[in-house]
Amino acid sequence: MARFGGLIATDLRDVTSDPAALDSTGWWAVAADFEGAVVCARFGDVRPATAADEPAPDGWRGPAHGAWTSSLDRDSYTGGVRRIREHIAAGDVYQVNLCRVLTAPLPDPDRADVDALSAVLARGNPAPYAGTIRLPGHGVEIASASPELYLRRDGRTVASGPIKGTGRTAADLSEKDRAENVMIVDLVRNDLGRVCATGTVTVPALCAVEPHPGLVHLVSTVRGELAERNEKTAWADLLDATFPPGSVTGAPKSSALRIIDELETAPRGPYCGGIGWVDADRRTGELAVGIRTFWIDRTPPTGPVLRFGAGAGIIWDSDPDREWAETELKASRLLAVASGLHEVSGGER
Ligand SMILES: C=C(O[C@@H]1C=C(C(=O)O)C=C[C@H]1O)C(=O)O
Repeated sequence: MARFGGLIATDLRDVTSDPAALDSTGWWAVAADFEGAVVCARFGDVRPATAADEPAPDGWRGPAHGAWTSSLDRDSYTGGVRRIREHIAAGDVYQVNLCRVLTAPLPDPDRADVDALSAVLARGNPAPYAGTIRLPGHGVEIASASPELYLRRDGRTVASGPIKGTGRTAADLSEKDRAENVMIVDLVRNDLGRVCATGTVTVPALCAVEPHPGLVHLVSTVRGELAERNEKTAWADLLDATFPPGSVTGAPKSSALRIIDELETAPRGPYCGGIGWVDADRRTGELAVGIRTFWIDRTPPTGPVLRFGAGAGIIWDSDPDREWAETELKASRLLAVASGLHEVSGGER
């Protein structure tokens, strides 16, 4: 099953790794790993979810708060930030998004339903691009609370909403955050320019301040009109031109990817990939950047584990300790919500 934007999708019909399917017919859930593996799943029954579709409230039991381990600990992460600054000084790159993957064992395999986790997240950390994909037979069990639009398509019109710049409050945001954002907007314009008609790529919003639960972000919007030659193969061409999303790689993208490969020690998986839905009949769709996203990994030899990623954009002005703190800020509330520790209080966003 899958859920996105108030819809629930059941009656699984087809599963394929070929994104060309997204330009055929039917309604598809899409999960693309940062490393490039794509699962597209076509569902036969897609309708607005009602109260009767709520997952069983006891379907989720999260890891204990102290059970999480990080692929990069504080020393390795801050060491990575210093190494990226050396690469910037050497002229290799302008910005790199350095991430870590957190892992915790799931305490009760019978209460490990990502749909029930999504319901918990919807209460404790509502997000504009939240969604669930639960296809255990295909290795996909994702509950996302993503605040970030990777790609939206409506006919020929495509848009992306790169986020860069994070603070506890708007007063924390500085020129450094704007600089990070503008670099990535340049990259996204260039990526979309590869599939859009000449002269159609615009930036209708640059560095808008958006509040999200527990933090604020700077969000830009980049929009364009698909070139005629790309219309029939829109999704395959869009993914080809823009994946992985610029906001979670860095600029220039190819150098940033090389440095990520050098410094990160765990695959990102669905984290930082593309997660969402495509309605091939209506030529619409919406994929989130897979941040603020949990996924279950049942690959042996360990028992089922829950994973979650957190990262930050590193530029020349970055301070290693502050970047580590940013990853903590991004993770702490969501980990607490998934552990059942976060009380939703009236006045809090
Ligand atoms: C990588 C993450 O965040 C990315 C980096 C951001 C930043 O540097 O401000 C903001 C949103 C994301 O594109 C994450 O949240 O894990």
